[in-house]
Amino acid sequence: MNLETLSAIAPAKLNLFLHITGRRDDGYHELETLFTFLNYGDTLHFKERPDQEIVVAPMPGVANSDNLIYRAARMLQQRYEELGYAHKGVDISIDKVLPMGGGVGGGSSDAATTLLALNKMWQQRLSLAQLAELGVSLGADVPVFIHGYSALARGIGEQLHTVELPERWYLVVHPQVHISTAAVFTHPDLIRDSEKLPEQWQVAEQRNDCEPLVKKLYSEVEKTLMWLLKYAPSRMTGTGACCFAEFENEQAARNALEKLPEKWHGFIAKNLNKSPAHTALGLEK
Ligand SMILES: C[C@@](CO)(OP(=O)(O)O)[C@H](O)COP(=O)(O)OP(=O)(O)OC[C@H]1O[C@@H](n2ccc(N)nc2=O)[C@H](O)[C@@H]1O
Ligand SMILES: Nc1ncnc2c1ncn2[C@@H]1O[C@H](COP(=O)(O)OP(=O)(O)O)[C@@H](O)[C@H]1O
Repeated sequence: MNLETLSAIAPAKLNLFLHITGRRDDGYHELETLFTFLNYGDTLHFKERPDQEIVVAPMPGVANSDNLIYRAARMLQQRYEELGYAHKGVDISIDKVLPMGGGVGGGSSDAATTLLALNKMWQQRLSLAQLAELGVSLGADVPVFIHGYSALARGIGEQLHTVELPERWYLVVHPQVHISTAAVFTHPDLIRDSEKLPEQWQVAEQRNDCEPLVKKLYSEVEKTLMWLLKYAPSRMTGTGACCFAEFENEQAARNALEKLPEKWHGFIAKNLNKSPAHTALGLEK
């Protein structure tokens, strides 16, 4: 029996800006944020099993039942069962490179690539919109990874407006602190009353509303942002801790990376408007 296998990237994302404009009754915040993907991320490997089991390789620090890869696979399998569609079991392993809780969407991206890959392995019975609707309960960031194109996002991050961004190179630095997204969003000092963007949002002032609070709580993040400023304008992505600086070309980004203090982890990457997960899985826009 030839068991199907496939591999796909779970790319990092950057929030090129992140404005928080309000808070819903359920506690989630209304955002206006600009997402783009990077050509750098985890790699997930999927191998069909002859039985109906979902088996995910152990991930240090994350219980299997909490692993967003396992949760995504089980969620899709249950939906296929509800709809009476055939599906198989799968062994999933992962080459993890994205820092956890880093603001680059590692867990959400893993979940999204799992949904996209298994939907493809199981004869693509669900649409991208249906996968996004499933995925949002795993994380507010999952829909943009399912959408698979740079986007201006509103709502909690699920109302997506596709945008075309220029190609840039980024130095992304992780100052080795783990920041809980929930802890930032539930903090009393978080800015959560920013004005909504104007129609011409491209020329409006852009920032990350989580930065002032996170810089105050984590001095390493403030030091990272200050260090990056020596080379290019710097900003934090998501709720942090990762920060990034934008460069016109790879050499400029590489020059800065070579000077990065040993205590911090960094990588350079190019932004991609089309998610490399969609490219790897042959999903046409
Ligand atoms: C902040 C953003 C920006 O892209 O990214 P990260 O910094 O996590 O990468 C996302 O909105 C995060 O999405 P995600 O990481 O999936 O967060 P979730 O697991 O959905 O939510 C974790 C917790 O953050 C809070 N939360 C999240 C999103 C949102 N729009 N409002 C919120 O208040 C809620 O308290 C929620 O319980
Ligand atoms: N496959 C996974 N990869 C990364 N984190 C995961 C995974 N499954 C569950 N998690 C949990 O989700 C949390 C947030 O994940 P992540 O999306 O990487 O944060 P962020 O969106 O801030 O980058 C992690 O701290 C981890 O405890």
